[in-house]
Amino acid sequence: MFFEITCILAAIVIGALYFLTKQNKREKIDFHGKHVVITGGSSGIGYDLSIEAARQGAHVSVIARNRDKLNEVKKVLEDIRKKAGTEDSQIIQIESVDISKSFEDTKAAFERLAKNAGPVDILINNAGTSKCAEFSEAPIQDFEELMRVNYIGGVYCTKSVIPSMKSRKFGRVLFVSSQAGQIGIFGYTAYSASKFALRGLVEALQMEVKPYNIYITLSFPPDTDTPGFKEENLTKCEETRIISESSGLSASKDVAKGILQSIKKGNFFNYFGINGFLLCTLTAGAAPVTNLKDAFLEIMTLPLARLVALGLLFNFDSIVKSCHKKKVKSN
Ligand SMILES: NC(=O)C1=CN([C@@H]2O[C@H](COP(=O)(O)OP(=O)(O)OC[C@H]3O[C@@H](n4cnc5c(N)ncnc54)[C@H](OP(=O)(O)O)[C@@H]3O)[C@@H](O)[C@H]2O)C=CC1
Ligand SMILES: CCCCCCCCCCCCCCCC(=O)[C@@H](N)CO
Repeated sequence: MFFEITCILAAIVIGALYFLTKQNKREKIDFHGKHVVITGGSSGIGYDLSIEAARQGAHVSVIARNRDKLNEVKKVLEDIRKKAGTEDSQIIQIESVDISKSFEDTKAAFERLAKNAGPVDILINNAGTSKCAEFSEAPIQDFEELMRVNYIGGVYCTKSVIPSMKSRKFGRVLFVSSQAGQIGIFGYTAYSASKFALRGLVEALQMEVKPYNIYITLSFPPDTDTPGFKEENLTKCEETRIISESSGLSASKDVAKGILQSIKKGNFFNYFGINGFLLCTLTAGAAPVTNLKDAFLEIMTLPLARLVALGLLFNFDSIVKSCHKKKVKSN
């Protein structure tokens, strides 16, 4: 009897999940012939995103500030195009603009890009930066700068493409957040807040644009070996370094591949590895789920994720405590 009841309950749960995820099912797309804009495509994760998108036959537009770095990536992308023999049909272009400064300038850059390669099909909001410091030591400008680059910059770029995506009833937009955009950790008061802000933006935006066949993805990479990461490490708090290391270091090529894959599938969340899965489950909240497998796994592992998180917090607290002791001693 117990067995039968369990089976019936399981069937009801799976049936309900099937119904609830079916309406979120997204059409799989590929990059060939699509106009893809990658912000911050001249370095790190963005650089590998640009290369991979070009290899997959997309028209690639790269946005960043520094013109020398932009010209370098342009050359690399043109080489890829040459090898593929698609010089006549594949557009590669760059735009130098600071996405954190002015909506008008950012919008104008997007208009120039669309003039050459057609309306934007896929926008990857990757440009971003990080500063690590304890709250009381962090200059107030860091809070303002990180919010402007990591959050407002994404708003400017996304606002530049959503109207045309809506009228064409097609579009994919990805935002690169971070595992530090899922949980707040020591040293990241300014950084985490700027990445958490993206979560509110994308949840609300996804609800608005779903009827227009526009799908949004939020990506949560762990530490990734990039020029930006190396620079961040020069001034990183010891606590932040040790805590972050517990989630490993990824190669930017792998992160780029994962990002492109999740855009193709139209997943709402893009995570990396088992830690990434547990963090997404832990922080699922009211985020949409796009397939039955993910929904099922989430529901089965939610209490476990919470338990692991509490254990983790205990561990993080003891890291902070021992670093604190060291500092007191040396003073
Ligand atoms: N590396 C890591 O450990 C992790 C990174 N992330 C996130 O991934 C994204 C990429 O990081 P990563 O590859 O390490 O970064 P990098 O610092 O290596 O590259 C950043 C890119 O963004 C561009 N950029 C920065 N600020 C602006 C701006 N105001 N306007 C236009 N372009 C800008 C840079 O070009 P230029 O300076 O010429 O403008 C560069 O092309 C960021 O959003 C970061 O927060 C998330 C998790 C982990
Ligand atoms: C139940 C869950 C268990 C999972 C364990 C996860 C541990 C979280 C560690 C946080 C890592 C933060 C990396 C920030 C990377 C980043 O954004 C910067 N490097 C940017 O430059």
